[in-house]
Amino acid sequence: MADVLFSIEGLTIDSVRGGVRRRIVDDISLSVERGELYGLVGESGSGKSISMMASVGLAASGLEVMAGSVAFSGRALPARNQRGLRGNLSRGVSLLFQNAKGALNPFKTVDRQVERALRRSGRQTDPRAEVEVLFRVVGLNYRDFRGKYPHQISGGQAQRVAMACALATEPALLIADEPTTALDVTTERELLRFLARLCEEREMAIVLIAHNLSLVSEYCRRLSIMHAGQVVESGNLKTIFADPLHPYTRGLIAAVPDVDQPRELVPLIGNVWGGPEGIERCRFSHRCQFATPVCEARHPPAIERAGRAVHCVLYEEVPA
Ligand SMILES: Nc1ncnc2c1ncn2[C@@H]1O[C@H](COP(=O)(O)OP(=O)(O)OP(=O)(O)O)[C@@H](O)[C@H]1O
Repeated sequence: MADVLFSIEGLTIDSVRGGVRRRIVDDISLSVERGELYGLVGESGSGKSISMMASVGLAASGLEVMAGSVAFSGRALPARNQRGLRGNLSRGVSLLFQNAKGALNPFKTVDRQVERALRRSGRQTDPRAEVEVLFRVVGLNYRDFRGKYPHQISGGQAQRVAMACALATEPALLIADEPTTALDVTTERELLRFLARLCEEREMAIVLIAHNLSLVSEYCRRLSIMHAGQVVESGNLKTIFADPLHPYTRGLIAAVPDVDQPRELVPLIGNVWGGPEGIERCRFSHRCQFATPVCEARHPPAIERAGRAVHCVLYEEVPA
């Protein structure tokens, strides 16, 4: 049986701005197993970041969690209880964002920042000695970096320092939100390989948030695909790549270049948040060539099909 570490069930979030309410995350669910690298993929603005932030109790102002629950290490809490989630998850979960250079304190040396993260973690260790160990874990030579300020190191090195800070609490789950966006392709691959190795060696689960499907496909075993605040398909990556079911997944995969079998790429038309607002519907319907009036009336629940869950009326059983 799967050893589930973290799961989200029915998370629903509204944005409320100037008195206008908008549903921006619509009933999403996913579950992450201990020690796995899980991908959360979708075009920019599809709601990946706010979903993950709200699931750890960090919904930003202007956002209202309407429904759903989050379970971590067997303990479930309603997602509306953001303070409770923060309290429950802050010890077991770490976060890693893009542009670490901007996130690190420019006035403190990088070794001091890692040391501070260790002290804050409350673990009974010798922070000074442990800093050296953490630098080694993230592939940096402590002696080369001791006393350096963030502006004196490269973007890739800064991302590794941020990772050392994130690992200081020995988290069971790391949420990595587009951690390689600001990096060149070589450094990006290097870091992702490193994250994949961390999962294996430390039994740490990682949720890798990305808009680049081809990137995720190299490192994750399972993934969820989001479009306009809805999960459209989730499950085993190889199965999904070999036989994508949801029209959006098909579109995303058709837009990924394949060096072994070059073919014409088919761009997805329309934008994520187009189409009618304020009604319950499949939010891909305005971009979907298979859309029927049913798609404009509801978002189908997850349908188990060939080892994955897909939300699309195309796969609903035709009633007898
Ligand atoms: N604090 C907020 N208040 C209101 N709306 C917000 C807030 N934060 C984000 N949004 C809106 O929620 C939607 C989803 O944003 P989110 O940042 O989660 O997308 P994303 O999929 O992570 O995109 P990206 O890959 O560009 O980071 C966007 O339409 C965004 O404008």
